[in-house]
Amino acid sequence: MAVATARIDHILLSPSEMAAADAYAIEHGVGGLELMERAGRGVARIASDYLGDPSSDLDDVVILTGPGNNGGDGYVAARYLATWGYPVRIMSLVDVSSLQGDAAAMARQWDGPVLPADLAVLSAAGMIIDGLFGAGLSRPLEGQAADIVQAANQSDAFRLAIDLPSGLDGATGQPTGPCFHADATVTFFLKKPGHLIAPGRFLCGGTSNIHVADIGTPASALEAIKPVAFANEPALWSGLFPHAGPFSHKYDRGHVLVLGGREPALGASRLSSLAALRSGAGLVTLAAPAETYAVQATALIDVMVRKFEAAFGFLGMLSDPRLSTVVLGPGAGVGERTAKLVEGVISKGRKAVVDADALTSLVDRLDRVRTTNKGLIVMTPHDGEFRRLFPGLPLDRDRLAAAREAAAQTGAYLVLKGVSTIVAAPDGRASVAHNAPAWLSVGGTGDVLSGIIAGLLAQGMPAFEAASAAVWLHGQAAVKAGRGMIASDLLDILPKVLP
Ligand SMILES: NC(=O)C1=CN([C@@H]2O[C@H](COP(=O)(O)OP(=O)(O)OC[C@H]3O[C@@H](n4cnc5c(N)ncnc54)[C@H](OP(=O)(O)O)[C@@H]3O)[C@@H](O)[C@H]2O)[C@H](O)CC1
Ligand SMILES: [K+]
Repeated sequence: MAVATARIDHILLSPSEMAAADAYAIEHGVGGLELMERAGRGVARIASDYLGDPSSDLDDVVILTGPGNNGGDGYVAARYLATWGYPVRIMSLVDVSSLQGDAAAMARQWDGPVLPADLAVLSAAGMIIDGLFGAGLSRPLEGQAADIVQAANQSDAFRLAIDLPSGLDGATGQPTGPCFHADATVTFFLKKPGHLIAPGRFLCGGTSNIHVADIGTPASALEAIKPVAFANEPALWSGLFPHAGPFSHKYDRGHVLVLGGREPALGASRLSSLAALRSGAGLVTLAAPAETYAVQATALIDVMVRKFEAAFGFLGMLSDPRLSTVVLGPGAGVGERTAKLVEGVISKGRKAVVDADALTSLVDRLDRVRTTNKGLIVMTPHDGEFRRLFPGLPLDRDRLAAAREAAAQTGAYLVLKGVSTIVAAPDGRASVAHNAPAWLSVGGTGDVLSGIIAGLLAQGMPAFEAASAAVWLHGQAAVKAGRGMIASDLLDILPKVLP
């Protein structure tokens, strides 16, 4: 990957990868003090944007500093803000004489007030800047650190976190215990997964309040780090998004087969079928169980409907090699019958999007998926389905690791749906979505997502990018639809958000 010249701002680095990037910068001539100087100046600049022009009636800016370099950044920010005319005080969790290295050097350059930890001061502050702990957090906050953070959270001050809110795990987005609740966060070079994975995103102040300051880390640091986590944004996948050329034929744009559901979920497979068409598939066929055929054929105009009686009838449709991509799940019924259909599809080397009932049918049968798969599988579980399928994986502690491990174990692409949907590839790559509004979680939206994924796969888009693009488009369509949206609204809006 030519990371030195490509766009990189969707790349996410874990705290340990960020430490490697710092070390690389220092080896390549950007000194540690210089990195810290730029980091602190970046924090001060963003703080001043939120504060507005300095004036005599501004309440104090209190900068909390801890034992490490996060505190060092706080001293630099204090120096800039004071120079620009803001009323600034440092409140240090530790004895300043215990600071080491760059942080000690920056503390020596600060000649303003340094207060010991005093909770009363916090309640009178206009802004509290959190430089207690950042990427070096190694355990939950307790004692005085926990008390300060809790007092800060209760104050009316604007809360700005340096790098990460203290107490937040930058790798997972999970608070480790008491955690600073930031209104905004300033991080450096690139974001971390914990900035985007909920609840981390909200503890950082929400996507639009997470700022990245350039501190001079060379992009070439990424060549050695080989990042594998990405914010799910168009920069990740737009280069591989399928666009119909002037001479393209409907068969060039892929043919999706959707397994039709049964009562009471007949509409689910219709939603998937129409979403596949809306995302650009050339043709979509809905395979309807015989007793549903008349209803489905009447309800659908743009989608072809074919009747089948038994499993072999459905699998027999795959003798047409153009049916490259199959959606299994919505309303299919849970049990061995559906598991056999999944197995049949993947043994024929098709691309399969496996959702809902089809996923639940694979509980305790995942071994069969691994052994029969000759094609490509995208599984789209929500938390309940994920827990049933992968009971041993650490979903609550680390969603990113859980999704990656599930993908590695099964060889499937995982779309772990939620507030920050994660797409994980068997090779370790993962994307984290951050654009879905709260109102997207309503019945039928998962069926639309499965259809978009299938539509993009059928057009030949590689699976990691196809699943990531589908998740982003789905979120973006919901943003455009607004509150009160229902799943079928997404179908009409989808064309307006396609790249
Ligand atoms: N490119 C960049 O991102 C840059 C980041 N910078 C800033 O540096 C910090 C990371 O600095 P670091 O010194 O590694 O770590 P911290 O400041 O977060 O804190 C480490 C110290 O805190 C102790 N610690 C950790 N957890 C706790 C806790 N729960 N309670 C008490 N003490 C804790 C830790 O002790 P150990 O026992 O674990 O060793 C350390 O003493 C990064 O976030 C940025 O803000 C640079 O300024 C420039 C480049
Ligand atoms: K912090």
